[in-house]
Amino acid sequence: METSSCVVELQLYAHRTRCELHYEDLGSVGPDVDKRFIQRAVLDGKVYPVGRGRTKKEAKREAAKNAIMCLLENEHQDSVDPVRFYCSSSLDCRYLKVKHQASFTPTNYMCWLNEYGLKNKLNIRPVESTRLGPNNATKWCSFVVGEEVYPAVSGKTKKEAKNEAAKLVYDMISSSKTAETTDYSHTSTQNLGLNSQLHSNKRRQRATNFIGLVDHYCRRTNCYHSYIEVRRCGPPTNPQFFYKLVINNKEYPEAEGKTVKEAEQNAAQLAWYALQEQSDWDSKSLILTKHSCLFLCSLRESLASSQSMPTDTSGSGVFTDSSSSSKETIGFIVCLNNNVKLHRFASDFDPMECLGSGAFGCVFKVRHKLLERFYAVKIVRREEKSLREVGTLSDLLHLNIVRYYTFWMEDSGYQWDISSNSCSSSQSADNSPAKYLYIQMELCDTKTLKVWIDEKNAESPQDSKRREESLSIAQQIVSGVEYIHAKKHIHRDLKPDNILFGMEGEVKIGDFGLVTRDDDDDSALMERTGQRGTTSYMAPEQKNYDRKVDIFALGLIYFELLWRIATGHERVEIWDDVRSQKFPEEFSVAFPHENQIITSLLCESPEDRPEASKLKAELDTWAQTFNAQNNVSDVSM
Ligand SMILES: Nc1ncnc2c1ncn2[C@@H]1O[C@H](COP(=O)(O)OP(=O)(O)OP(=O)(O)O)[C@@H](O)[C@H]1O
Repeated sequence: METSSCVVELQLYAHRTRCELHYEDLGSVGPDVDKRFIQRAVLDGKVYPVGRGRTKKEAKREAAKNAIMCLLENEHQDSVDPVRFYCSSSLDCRYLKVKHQASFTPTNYMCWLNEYGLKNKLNIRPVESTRLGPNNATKWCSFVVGEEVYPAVSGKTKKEAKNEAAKLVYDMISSSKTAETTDYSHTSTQNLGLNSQLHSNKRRQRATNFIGLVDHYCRRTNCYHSYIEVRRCGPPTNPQFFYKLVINNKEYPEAEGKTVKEAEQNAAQLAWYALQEQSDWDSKSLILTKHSCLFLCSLRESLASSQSMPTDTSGSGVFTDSSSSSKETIGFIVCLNNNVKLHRFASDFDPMECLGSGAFGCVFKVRHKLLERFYAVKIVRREEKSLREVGTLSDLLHLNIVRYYTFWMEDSGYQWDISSNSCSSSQSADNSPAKYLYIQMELCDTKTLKVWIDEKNAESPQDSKRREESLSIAQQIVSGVEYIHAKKHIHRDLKPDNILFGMEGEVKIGDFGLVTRDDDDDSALMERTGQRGTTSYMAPEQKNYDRKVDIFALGLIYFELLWRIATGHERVEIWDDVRSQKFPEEFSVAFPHENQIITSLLCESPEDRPEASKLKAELDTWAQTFNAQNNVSDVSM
């Protein structure tokens, strides 16, 4: 028998059987030139035959081997459970290994997980939390295995949550052979510069197996589930599949993918998030249903009913907008009624900085205390706009759209003190029953597309890469807009300030506060009257407008990406002309092809503007030509 890994094997055995293991150092025998050290293993007080060696280490290994031999040779049969004696190396205990592999199903998932970590040299870290619901508190646990964060599951007790979380890791790892690495990109591979960076990054990422997760959940809860194809479209070379998940007759939001598997994986992800919301709120009414509008209805109902509950005066407060408060403080005070008493922001996150504030609230950069990851949390007043934003974001999953994770409500307040650069809880004397939503999103770079444009405009002479980068950015924005439109939404406020960059440089459309449905029903049409959005990017049509308002804004953004506008004065001078398809003369000379595309986007009549899908195809073709031209000029130089 090889002795090299006996110490580890014995340690694993002790761990698995919850025995206390230690080694006794019994000194040495023989003359100095030929000394032999002696050690023996003691398992739960039971001593095993001594091991001898030229070094203490060797003696320990021998002692471990002797103990294993004893255990195997039934000297201590009573205490040995061969199935639980899981040998992982090629020791003489192969018999047990075979037996183990044939019949092994862990009875104690925690032990299995620890052993898995030891064998694979991975750190195993439980992340435990308590989440409060209106009626009860549940214990949650997730595991971080090496770099991989596994999803959290709940239990009645801490122990149960931990074991369930370990079981989930076991299930996911066991089924990982069938798991696929999902590429969430919907962006053309022809995209330039920024995208190649992005693709290499994506290759490094391993996506969570949401199909496995939902399978596990359904098995655990005895639910029936199936994936339904909603539709498929696009040419055979670039198909799009739309799938939704149905669990116990309940439909979850549909998701898109370039393959059936990808669409199913995305559908599973949306369902998983919805299921988590459900557990979080302990209320079935908050499950996402087919359309986000239904989801919003149930959320509204839930909020409306909470208004009738007695108000906790100590928890009430006021919202102080940064513009109206003292320069020192961006005040943010949240209050909710008694029945929704959560303090998740303070308990789960460390606020790092205030990233900015809009008309409706603040966005904080935060660090999840246990996961040690950074997120953006937007805290907004509960109004039509914020409800709409949450509802839409939860319906969208696309590489070029700021990723939404979850939302919740709270009854405590927060102030960002600029002087000390910290966030503190506060209460107010004001009893106004205002309600606020906390929206957890992916953290993006603080540099918006507006900043990118300003930086380019400040350069002189112009960066030769500006045209190429502008095309890549335009392609990515259009990719996101195509997806938004395919999901029957209109963004309505596309502008460089609302377009962010992900941490790897990919473009992310954000701020869905003005989003609306692009349905043809009367109520949706009624809503689409009157001005919405930012005036300078607003399409000329005022009534019964549709998704083509986003296309108009895209035309202006693409122009701004390309064309250097050196001063505010110059902008004022040319802007109205640009809106009417009149570009500076040099523009059409320098960018003839883009000139033609942008002209079509800025058509006065919405019907004459292309659909986002057509525009995307056009930009992809243009990118190919542009690349080819660039390659030729590179070679000839
Ligand atoms: N996910 C995010 N990651 C990083 N920064 C963000 C994120 N979301 C928003 N921000 C930044 O936070 C600031 C406030 O954003 P928010 O969407 O609340 O308001 P706004 O777009 O400036 O205004 P309004 O909501 O009134 O249109 C912006 O400067 C924005 O760039």
